[in-house]
Amino acid sequence: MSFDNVFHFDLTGADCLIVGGGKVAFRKAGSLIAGDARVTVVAPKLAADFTRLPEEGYDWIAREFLPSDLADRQFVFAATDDRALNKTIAQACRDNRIPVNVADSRSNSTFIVPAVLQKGDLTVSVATNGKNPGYSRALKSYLDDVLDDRLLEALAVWSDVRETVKVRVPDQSERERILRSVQLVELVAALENESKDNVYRKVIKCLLL
Ligand SMILES: C[C@@]1(CC(=O)O)c2cc3[nH]c(cc4nc(cc5[nH]c(cc(n2)[C@H]1CCC(=O)O)[C@@](C)(CC(=O)O)[C@@H]5CCC(=O)O)C(CC(=O)O)=C4CCC(=O)O)c(CCC(=O)O)c3CC(=O)O
Ligand SMILES: NC(=O)C1=CN([C@@H]2O[C@H](COP(=O)(O)OP(=O)(O)OC[C@H]3O[C@@H](n4cnc5c(N)ncnc54)[C@H](O)[C@@H]3O)[C@@H](O)[C@H]2O)C=CC1
Repeated sequence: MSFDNVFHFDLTGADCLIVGGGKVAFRKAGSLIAGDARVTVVAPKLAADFTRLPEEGYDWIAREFLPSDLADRQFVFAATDDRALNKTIAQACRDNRIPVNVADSRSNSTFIVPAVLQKGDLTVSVATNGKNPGYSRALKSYLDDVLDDRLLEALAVWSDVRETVKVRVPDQSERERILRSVQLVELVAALENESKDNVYRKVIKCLLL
């Protein structure tokens, strides 16, 4: 078992169930709501943290979990403090081919949640194959400190260049050859001294003339 396949999902409108209303459920709910998922939380009680989430961001079913809660869910998060129940939920999800994340067991999970650093269009996700979430959190924070704004500007310039090349170069293999010649290190160095617009113009001139 290894969690080394990574997909970046668009969760807009996805029907997600979180079982449990503690601090782990709160953290998972926060990122799902930020991703515009349809979030349902089933738990007899919610931790005070939940008042920090927008009320309209999730539905709360104020009772213990019932197997029927799994119907039509696209993603399930088993985040109760009851290990046996989390395991039962995981098995039911596997039986129904619903992807499931289990807060207290990587081996019962079919997917795990990484630490995510989000800056504009750039997403950096860090995971440790489920072995050390504290390390994932720490590395995310480290990368947040060292990730220079120039790298984000370089992404913006490179994306604009790519759009232009897509319009101007009809041949796919030629487009690929041109775009592969863009050098990130050179872009970052150029952005030290010049505006994004200037760097964009120079790159286009250099690539397409
Ligand atoms: C397998 C996984 C399943 C999953 O939840 O998806 C999992 C499992 C477990 N976590 C445990 C503990 C803690 N988890 C955190 C925090 C985070 N945990 C997250 C992910 C994952 N946790 C997945 C692996 C990701 C990877 O591969 O690295 C993060 C990255 C994402 C998120 O949850 O949103 C988020 C940081 C987000 C951020 O800050 O950005 C902290 C708090 C902290 O460090 O501050 C602690 C306490 C300190 C410690 O134990 O280290 C325990 C033991 C529980 C116990 O002792 O009973 C288990 C169960 C086990 O180990 O079996
Ligand atoms: N994956 C992760 O990132 C982490 C996982 N954990 C693990 O996750 C578990 C949950 O952690 P916390 O949120 O801190 O616990 P918590 O004790 O704050 O919350 C547990 C929640 O489960 C609910 N619950 C209990 N039985 C239920 C049932 N039958 N139906 C519905 N809801 C039920 C409770 O009402 C409560 O809201 C812990 O047992 C721990 O092992 C802990 C820290 C981080």
